[in-house]
Amino acid sequence: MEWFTFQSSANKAPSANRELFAEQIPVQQLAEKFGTPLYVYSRQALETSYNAYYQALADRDHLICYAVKANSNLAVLNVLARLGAGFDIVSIGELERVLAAGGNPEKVVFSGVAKQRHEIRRALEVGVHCFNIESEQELERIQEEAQAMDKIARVSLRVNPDVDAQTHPYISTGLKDNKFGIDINHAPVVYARAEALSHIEVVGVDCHIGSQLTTTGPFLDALERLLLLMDQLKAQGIQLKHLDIGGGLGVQYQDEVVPSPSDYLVSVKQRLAEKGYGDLTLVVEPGRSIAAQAGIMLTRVELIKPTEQKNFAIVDGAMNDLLRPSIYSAWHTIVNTVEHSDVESLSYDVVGPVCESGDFLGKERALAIKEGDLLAIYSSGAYGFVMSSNYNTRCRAAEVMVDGSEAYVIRRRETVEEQFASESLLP
Ligand SMILES: Cc1ncc(COP(=O)(O)O)c(C=O)c1O
Ligand SMILES: N[C@@H](CCCC[NH3+])C(=O)O
Repeated sequence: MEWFTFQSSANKAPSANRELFAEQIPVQQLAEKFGTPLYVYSRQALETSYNAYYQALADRDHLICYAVKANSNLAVLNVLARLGAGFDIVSIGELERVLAAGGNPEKVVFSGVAKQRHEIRRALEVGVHCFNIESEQELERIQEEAQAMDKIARVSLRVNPDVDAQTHPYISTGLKDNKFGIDINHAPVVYARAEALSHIEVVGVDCHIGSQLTTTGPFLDALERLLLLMDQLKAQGIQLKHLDIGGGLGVQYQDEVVPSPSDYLVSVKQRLAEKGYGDLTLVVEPGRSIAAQAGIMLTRVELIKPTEQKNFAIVDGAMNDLLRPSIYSAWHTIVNTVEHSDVESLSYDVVGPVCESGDFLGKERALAIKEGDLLAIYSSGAYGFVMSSNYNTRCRAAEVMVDGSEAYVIRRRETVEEQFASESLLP
């Protein structure tokens, strides 16, 4: 967490040693100014993680399509668009976000298992790079819409290679019993059909086996299966322009040792060169590995509640703000943003005020805290705010982007009135 560091504070309280900074700003200042719970992102962190992909791919034809779902705030998309990023989208809402943030539609790949007709039409209208097709039914639907609009739809088939991504079952997508993609064994037939359709242009092959992968093994296994398919397609006379290997590279939430984009992509590039596919455009769709470490969530300790069994630290952020611990039992490191020298470290379950026993941000965490302290939940830049909800009529958090010594509100805190605005009473 290079961009979130403990430093000595200029106005430190007598009992406090160091405090957490986001780039050059003490996070306490941000919490005081913008309230909590608060998402804080570092622009430099975002740029650095994007550039790690760019550096790894700069020596060949490539397209980095940031997976919008990971963090779709317009300012985040804009920072990446300015660096030249493309985008991986799964809905027309995400496409409109990309356009509003200044992204180039020609660098957009449209994924998703059931694109609706109106979504297909809009994507054709703005001219996306390609559709990642996930079934024969979807292929026929896209042909119909393209024909009606007198456009050619560029397509890439997302194949399901039946590879175990060795990640949480909810975020594993490349096994035969997952809903994603076209069975790789059946793909040649679907390619032949696509080639025969009047308003379809086959441009690539695509695969995304899951998220939060911490080793390259499953990626490389999937690649081998893709290479066999590509050889077969070549023999069928089908020329592909690109290979899209999806996203999925993990990040360090706790003590995982994860490969860097370059560790991973060096092996992919080498294997492609060996097999004579060095000239194909290599497309990647990273989400988490770009955004996760660029964000933290700040939350304040409301009450400390000791019970016979354990101590609860009840904070003002909850499962509606950061869902990952509740649904995946995901670990996010939690720190006190001020280091106290006069507070005993105890084990706490850090829980929110939502009426669910599954409402927790961390369990059995050693923390030296007191009421009113500000905690930081690390690695919250991806799949954090985007998965938040209004459960318990809680207002969604604000989001702030720090750039050096400046902080910008990139989403103001929601109000209860805004929540009511789209509802109405019966006459
Ligand atoms: C098709 C597709 N591409 C890319 C991603 C981004 O994955 P990650 O955030 O793990 O890089 C996802 C999400 O898992 C996805 O479903
Ligand atoms: N929401 C998941 C990732 C899903 C990836 C989308 N295919 C997470 O928080 O880890």
